[in-house]
Amino acid sequence: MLFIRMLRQVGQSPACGCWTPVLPVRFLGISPRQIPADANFHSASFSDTDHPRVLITGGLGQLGVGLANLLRKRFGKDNVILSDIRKPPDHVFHSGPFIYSDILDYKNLREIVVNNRITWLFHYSALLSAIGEANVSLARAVNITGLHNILDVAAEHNLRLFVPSTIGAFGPTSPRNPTPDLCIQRPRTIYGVSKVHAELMGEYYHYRYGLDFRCLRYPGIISADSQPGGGTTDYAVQIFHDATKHGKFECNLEARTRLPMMYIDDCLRATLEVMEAPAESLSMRTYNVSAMSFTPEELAQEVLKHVPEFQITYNVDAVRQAIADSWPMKFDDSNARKDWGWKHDFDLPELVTTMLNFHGSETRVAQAN
Ligand SMILES: NC(=O)c1ccc[n+]([C@@H]2O[C@H](COP(=O)([O-])OP(=O)(O)OC[C@H]3O[C@@H](n4cnc5c(N)ncnc54)[C@H](O)[C@@H]3O)[C@@H](O)[C@H]2O)c1
Ligand SMILES: C[C@@H](O)[C@H](N)C(=O)O
Repeated sequence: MLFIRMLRQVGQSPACGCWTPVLPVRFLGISPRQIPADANFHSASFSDTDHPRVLITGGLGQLGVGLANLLRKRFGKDNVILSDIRKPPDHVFHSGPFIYSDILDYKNLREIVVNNRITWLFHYSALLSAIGEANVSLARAVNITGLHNILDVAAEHNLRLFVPSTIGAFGPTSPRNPTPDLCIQRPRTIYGVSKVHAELMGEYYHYRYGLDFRCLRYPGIISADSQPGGGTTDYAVQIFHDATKHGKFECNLEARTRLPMMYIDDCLRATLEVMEAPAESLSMRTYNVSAMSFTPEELAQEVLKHVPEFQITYNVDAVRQAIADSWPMKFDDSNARKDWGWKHDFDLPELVTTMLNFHGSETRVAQAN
């Protein structure tokens, strides 16, 4: 698609039907190292002493606002633009630059990248696993067609690109305990299929066009101040709301369903660390990252230590259970640890204490008002 788009842009004369050979050399299969020093790209140049100019797509979901906060602390508020197709809440709108961006609209994406001199792109827009199964054609459009637009705009403007993948990129025929970086990947959800596609396309653009593509496979992410957007691991977020508000929780996965999980602070730090890692330290472009692995039963036991009256019951959702049963139980992230020094901070006890403290204080504030 990129190639076709470039050809359209650079001009086939409708009158003579002939091609004008003015494609940037990058797109003609020449290694980036062969590009002349005075090559005139239309992307802004970015040196190590500058701060990157960052765009986050799909930024109003569970992870984007937290990522924007982290990156703004590091690179300055005005250098990080959050975008989505939804209207931002007041506190997000007033916390830094926000812009409308639909990843299915290539021209809109390009305009944003050019007008804001973007150099780094974090591509968070997606439909997650459970909601993707409920709307396959939309998931296919957003997760696959949208990704193509992102890859094209990133390659065209020489951006460093981060695309998250997931434990959901593996399937029932993958080794599940532990799941290594390189093994068979035959997921059975549209979400998983689109994420394997993203991994492969990103790596292809890296080797073919020199795109600086970086990708982490996240476990289920647990956050206190943002809601998950329709995934299979959502129970591990909802349990804390319900434990502090009602003292009980109805879980939609079976008690013994083991999945890899991570606290949001670890996830966002891993994301920044892999983006800042020197290219020579990356032996791969797609890495598993992991922190802990637990079942609903084990999570409930840990909650019980803090909320003695807490009760968990089970009302299994067949779609989510089938998805969870096909996913890794434990992630092998030894390559991330070896190559760029990945190390998680939060294990299950710290996670539970942090989440309950957050929700406990929220509940106390609500009761006092
Ligand atoms: N949250 C997790 O547990 C988890 C785990 C693994 C990977 N990931 C990946 O991390 C990324 C962020 O996850 P999240 O949990 O914040 O997702 P989310 O579902 O909460 O948010 C996704 C956002 O994408 C936006 N979006 C949908 N269609 C769009 C379009 N056409 N153009 C622009 N934006 C659009 C939505 O409005 C939404 O705000 C996703 O790519 C997801 O696959 C998340
Ligand atoms: C695991 C992850 O990709 C997401 N939380 C989901 O369950 O779909």
